[in-house]
Amino acid sequence: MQIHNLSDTPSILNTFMSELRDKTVQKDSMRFRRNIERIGEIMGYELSKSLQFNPHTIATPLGNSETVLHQNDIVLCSILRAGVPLHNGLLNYFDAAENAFISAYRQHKHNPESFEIVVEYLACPSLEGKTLILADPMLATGQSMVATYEALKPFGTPKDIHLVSVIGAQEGVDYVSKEFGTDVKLWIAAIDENLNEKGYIIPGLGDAGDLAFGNKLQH
Ligand SMILES: O=P(O)(O)OC[C@H]1O[C@H](OP(=O)(O)OP(=O)(O)O)[C@H](O)[C@@H]1O
Ligand SMILES: O=c1cc[nH]c(=O)[nH]1
Ligand SMILES: [Mg+2]
Repeated sequence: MQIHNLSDTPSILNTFMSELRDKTVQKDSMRFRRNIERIGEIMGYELSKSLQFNPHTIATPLGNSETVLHQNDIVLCSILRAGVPLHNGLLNYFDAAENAFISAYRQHKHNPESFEIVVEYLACPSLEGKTLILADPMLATGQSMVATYEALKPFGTPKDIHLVSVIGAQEGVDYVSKEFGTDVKLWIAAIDENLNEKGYIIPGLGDAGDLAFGNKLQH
């Protein structure tokens, strides 16, 4: 897997990341969602540089302008719930993309420290020969990303795959690196050192789904 960690180069992204992590700023859930969306826009721009481009001629009112435009048929798939604002950010730039949604949540059956990933809802177009962008802001253990990819396999073989995340734990990044092929690209805004015993990224930002959409009752 090829890892593109956007925090390697300081940029305006650091401002959005600081606000996402800041427990005071987080109280404004609209700003939280919008910052994830803005990061989705930045990720879309960055990953667009690795798409395939063909020459095009555009007729202006005064002549012809030569350019190159990307040729990829993009399917944007995000993992509910926290993936929704990241999805929106990517869709703001890839406005012709097809869309897939999947629910993958942590089910705590016996105690708060052990969970399994449950996939219940999946709506997806054909992925055959297309560019799949799989988006989830949090890459903690990496299990949701891998379970999602397994669930998508019956929909066809994508030509190329991009994983988009906001914060990952090193352990989760290592896990997805092992599970996905060497051609797969990961676009991420930060890789933190640790996971705690409940599978939360430390320092991370807390629970992205709850911060974006409010607390939920555990199953
Ligand atoms: O890498 P993993 O260990 O699988 O964890 C990451 C998952 O946890 C979060 O979802 P969560 O289960 O909190 O659902 P939510 O978005 O509905 O809050 C997050 O959005 C990922 O989907
Ligand atoms: O730190 C984490 C881990 C998983 N999901 C989150 O929302 N945050
Ligand atoms: Mg959550």
